[in-house]
Formats: sequence, C-alpha cells, structure tokens
Amino acid sequence: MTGSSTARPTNSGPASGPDAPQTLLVGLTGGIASGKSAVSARMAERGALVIDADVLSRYALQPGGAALAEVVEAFGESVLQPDGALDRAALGAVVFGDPKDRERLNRIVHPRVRQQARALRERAEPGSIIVEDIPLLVETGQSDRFDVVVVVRAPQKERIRRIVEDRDSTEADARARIEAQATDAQRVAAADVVLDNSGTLEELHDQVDDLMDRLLRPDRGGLAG
Ligand SMILES: CC(C)(COP(=O)(O)OP(=O)(O)OC[C@H]1O[C@@H](n2cnc3c(N)ncnc32)[C@H](O)[C@@H]1O)[C@@H](O)C(=O)NCCC(=O)NCCS
Ligand SMILES: Nc1ncnc2c1ncn2[C@@H]1O[C@H](COP(=O)(O)OP(=O)(O)OP(=O)(O)O)[C@@H](O)[C@H]1O
Repeated sequence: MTGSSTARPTNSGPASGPDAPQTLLVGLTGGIASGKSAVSARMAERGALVIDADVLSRYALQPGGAALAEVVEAFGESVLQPDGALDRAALGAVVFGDPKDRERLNRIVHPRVRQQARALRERAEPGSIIVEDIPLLVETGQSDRFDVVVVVRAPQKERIRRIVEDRDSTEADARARIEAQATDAQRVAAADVVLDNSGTLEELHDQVDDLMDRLLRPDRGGLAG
C-alpha cells in the first residue's frame, strides 16, 4: 500500500447511518509496466487510499510465513535464497514458463492478497475513495465488485523497454509475463475509464487529475452506479 489519506475526512471518527458519505471502490488495472503505480501514486496525492496487490503479494510471501512454506512444498527448495527468503527470479522463471505452475502459485497467494485487501478496506473512513491496484483484476473476474474500473494502457513496445531497462530483465521474460496476462482489448472491455499512457508522465497525471476531479464530485462525475 502506498497512500493512506482519505477523500473526505470526518471530524469525529468514522461516520455511520444513512447520511454517512458513500465509500467509492475503484479497481485499477493494466498490463505489466503500463503505469498503474504512477496512476495510483497520483490518486493518493489527491486523497485516495491505495491498496496495492503486488505489495500484498510480497507481504504474503515473507520469510517464515505459511504461504512461503506452501510455495516451497509446491516448487521445491530451489525457489529459496540461502537466507531462506523467496528467490523471486527463480520462482518467476518457473511460473512464467508454465501456466499450470502459475495457477498453482496463484492459488497459494491470491486468497491471502484478497483477505488482506478486505481487511484494509474495512478500516477505511466512510466516504473514502479506495483504489485497489490489481494487475490481474480482469483475469480473475473481479470487475463487478468495483464501482469504477480504471484501465491504464501503454504501447507494448514501450512496456517491454521499461521492463528490460528498469528491472534488469530480459525481453523474453517481459514477453512471457505479457502473455500470462489479459490483452489490452480484454481489459478495455471491462473498463469504465481508460487512461492513455503513451505520452509523458505529465500527460498521464493530467488525465488522473481530471478523473479525480470527477470522482470527488458528489455525483462521482456520473461514473459510479
Ligand atoms: C512470481 C513472482 C515471485 C515474481 O516476482 P517479481 O518480483 O519478479 O515480480 P513482481 O511480484 O514485482 O510482479 C511484477 C509484475 O508481474 C506481473 N505478475 C506477477 N504475478 C503474475 C501472475 N501470477 N500472472 C501474471 N502476471 C503476473 C504483474 O504485472 C506484476 O505487477 C511474483 O510475481 C508472484 O509472487 N506472483 C504471484 C502473485 C501474483 O499474482 N501477483 C500479482 C498480483 S496479486
Ligand atoms: N509516461 C511515462 N513516461 C516515462 N516513464 C514512465 C511513464 N509511465 C510510467 N513510467 C515508468 O515506467 C515504469 C513502469 O511504470 P509503473 O511502475 O507505474 O507501472 P506498473 O503498471 O505499476 O508496473 P507493474 O505491472 O510492474 O506493477 C516506472 O519506472 C515508471 O516510472
């Protein structure tokens, strides 16, 4: 998770009852390296509470945890570093090479991510704008549980360049991850709002600011409901 402020702070603790402001649940997704974190960080600056599924999945796989023990049982000791922490590159090489292995890992990690996300949602102030950044939102059929689904898209060539240059990864690994995910067309079909990240970060921020202006209006800019 990153941001922790709320859109409509109350003066006297969480409100309840019929007049309490409605919490807005936003699902944010996009392909790997499309710019989701850049979008969620900007939304947090505007008061949204961000719940990041990648962060929660790292948390779930911490040393000493039950999920890591299950991962070792499923994939063997070779996915551990000498100090007992998860060797993420080793596990990534396995699961992005085989859909069955990936599904097996997802079955271990995803329920824990969802449970943690639920706990964080429940702690939010009424009236908050909660943004759940979920790379596999569409793939895991979660679109319907959000008031607004936001998809960020960027050209595949640019995403691959970012993965290879910024993350010390190979083009083959980048392509394997992209192939393990939905297509932009599938994501756009589930979207209420599409953000175009083919330009500069400033241009992306402008789109996010426009979106937040709408979501902060009492009628949520006509986007929810
Ligand atoms: C395989 C793991 C150990 C590789 O770790 P690594 O540090 O290299 O990648 P990281 O976790 O930072 O993920 C980077 C990106 O890869 C993509 N990705 C990760 N897991 C998956 C997956 N199971 N299927 C498709 N894409 C995925 C996402 O776009 C994500 O943003 C890790 O990705 C993992 O535990 N994945 C399973 C949990 C998961 O599905 N996470 C995504 C959201 S819950
Ligand atoms: N418009 C842009 N111009 C230049 N760099 C950008 C732009 N958008 C994003 N980036 C950079 O590209 C990289 C990927 O962006 P970001 O981390 O926001 O993507 P993501 O979708 O959250 O990735 P992941 O799927 O791994 O979670 C980051 O280093 C980010 O700073």
